[in-house]
Amino acid sequence: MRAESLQAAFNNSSDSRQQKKCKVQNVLHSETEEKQHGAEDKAARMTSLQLSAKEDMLERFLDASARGDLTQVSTLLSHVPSLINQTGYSGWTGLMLAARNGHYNVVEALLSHGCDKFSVNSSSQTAYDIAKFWGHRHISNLLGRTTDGSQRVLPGSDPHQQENYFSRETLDRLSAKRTDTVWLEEKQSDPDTVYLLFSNLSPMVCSSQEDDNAGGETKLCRFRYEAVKDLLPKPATMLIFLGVEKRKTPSSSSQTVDGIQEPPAWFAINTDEVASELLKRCREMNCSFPKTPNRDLLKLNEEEAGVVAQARSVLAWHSRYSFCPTCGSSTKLEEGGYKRSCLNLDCRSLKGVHNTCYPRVDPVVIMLVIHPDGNQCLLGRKKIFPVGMFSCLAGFIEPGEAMEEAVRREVEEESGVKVGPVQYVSCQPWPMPSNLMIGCLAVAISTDIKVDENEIEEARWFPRQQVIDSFRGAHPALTVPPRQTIAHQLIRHWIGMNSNL
Ligand SMILES: NC(=O)C1=CN([C@@H]2O[C@H](COP(=O)(O)OP(=O)(O)OC[C@H]3O[C@@H](n4cnc5c(N)ncnc54)[C@H](OP(=O)(O)O)[C@@H]3O)[C@@H](O)[C@H]2O)C=CC1
Ligand SMILES: [Mg+2]
Ligand SMILES: [Mg+2]
Ligand SMILES: [Mg+2]
Ligand SMILES: [Zn+2]
Repeated sequence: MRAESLQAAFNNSSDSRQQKKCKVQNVLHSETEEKQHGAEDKAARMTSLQLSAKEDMLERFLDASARGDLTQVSTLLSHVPSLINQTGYSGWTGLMLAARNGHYNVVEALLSHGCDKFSVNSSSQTAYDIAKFWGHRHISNLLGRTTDGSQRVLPGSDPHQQENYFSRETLDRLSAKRTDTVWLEEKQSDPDTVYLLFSNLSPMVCSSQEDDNAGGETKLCRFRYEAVKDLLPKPATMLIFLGVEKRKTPSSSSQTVDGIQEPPAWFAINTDEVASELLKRCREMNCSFPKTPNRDLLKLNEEEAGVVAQARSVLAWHSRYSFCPTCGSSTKLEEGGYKRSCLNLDCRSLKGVHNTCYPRVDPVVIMLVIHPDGNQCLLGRKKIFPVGMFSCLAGFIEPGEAMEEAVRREVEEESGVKVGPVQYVSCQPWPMPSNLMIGCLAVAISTDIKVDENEIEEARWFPRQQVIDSFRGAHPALTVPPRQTIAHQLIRHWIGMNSNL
């Protein structure tokens, strides 16, 4: 019974569960055909689960949350408080299930017990996303409330701004330490320090599956000082201080400052040693230096992707700026790898404000252009895209250009469509090599398409339903870019499908 009502939180359409229909109807609100799509297979898997006593308790808690049974939720929590953030099928917490089914009082109670409202399910949705999608505004308002008063200071701000792949900051960059050469040197030889090895700007990773086309996750290979110390003095080695871990990890050998353990520091090394030799340093199986970063770096988890975005962009800058861009002299690495200073003491780059000494970031606007009727969006494809894939238009911001103007110019250049209002949504560091993708929604004020064939092979208006179908894999003629791209997230943002994707 309980498993059934839990399944019902995901799905409202199974004929095979007719006898449970009454309960299902109690749990769920009436829904559109569209929202009912495909979860019977999940249900089948669920009923085959063998629940241990512990799992049974969790099951009862999730079930009560999904049904809105506040009394049972409270009783179970008073016996086993740790249930509050535990997850069931597909990473759903009690809070998510209560939010899904519109049970305001349960959501309120879970929050008052200190529930983590920012945890995400396996589709990266928070309880807030789920409540918003299913139209429970009173619940999304409750979940969206901030306690730090930021909404009072910034009225209208979205407390749940989209976090894009490559943008998670796992490390504290500790930029003030970059000039502390004594501290940096101590950290280099600290046994807790973590080193990442890059060859040709690709990090060494180990993959969980032999066939790396099978979509398995890859992990960064982490090294200790002893394993890489021979590389450090070599002239071709590039060493970048990335920061220290944000969360302290207890270790016996960490150095201490006033008795407080310092968290491990992280460095990135790029070396010109032969890649096959470097791979021998790792004891893990299936290690490699990915050859196609655009594809392979998207297999890292969010934490590691954030570190790679930082490391790769800085390393790419060093590899492209060996000499001073102002006078052509040699340069030296400073500030933990965050500065290159010209060795020519007369060089202009050493006087006044100069941006040639610091790693560069190239801002790119990327925009989903919406048809004036609000129900179609403009997507384009480049020749190099896989067959059937369409994406948002994008382009580099030019010097002296505002973000909104860059959106209007690039859209008109590439598609011939004129754009009026532009709204910023979220951004994404894109370390190929060092772009900052600035994601916007834009409203078209003209609709005729004339593509710039140098950049775009085809651009088209796609109806909202067709885009929704393609997210579900139900539209063979259109595929959107993978979820790790901000292009994907912008399209998803527009169709409002924060749930059930
Ligand atoms: N994360 C995501 O979702 C997406 C990321 N992107 C990234 O955005 C970037 C830009 O997109 P794209 O449509 O190609 O951009 P544009 O529409 O501006 O077209 C690229 C053109 O810009 C030139 N160019 C290259 N670098 C710069 C620069 N720093 N400033 C000005 N012009 C430059 C290129 O010239 P030349 O031919 O001479 O090199 C090329 O002709 C790409 O690097 C792409 O990887 C794009 C779409 C999705
Ligand atoms: Mg362009
Ligand atoms: Mg472009
Ligand atoms: Mg351009
Ligand atoms: Zn110079």
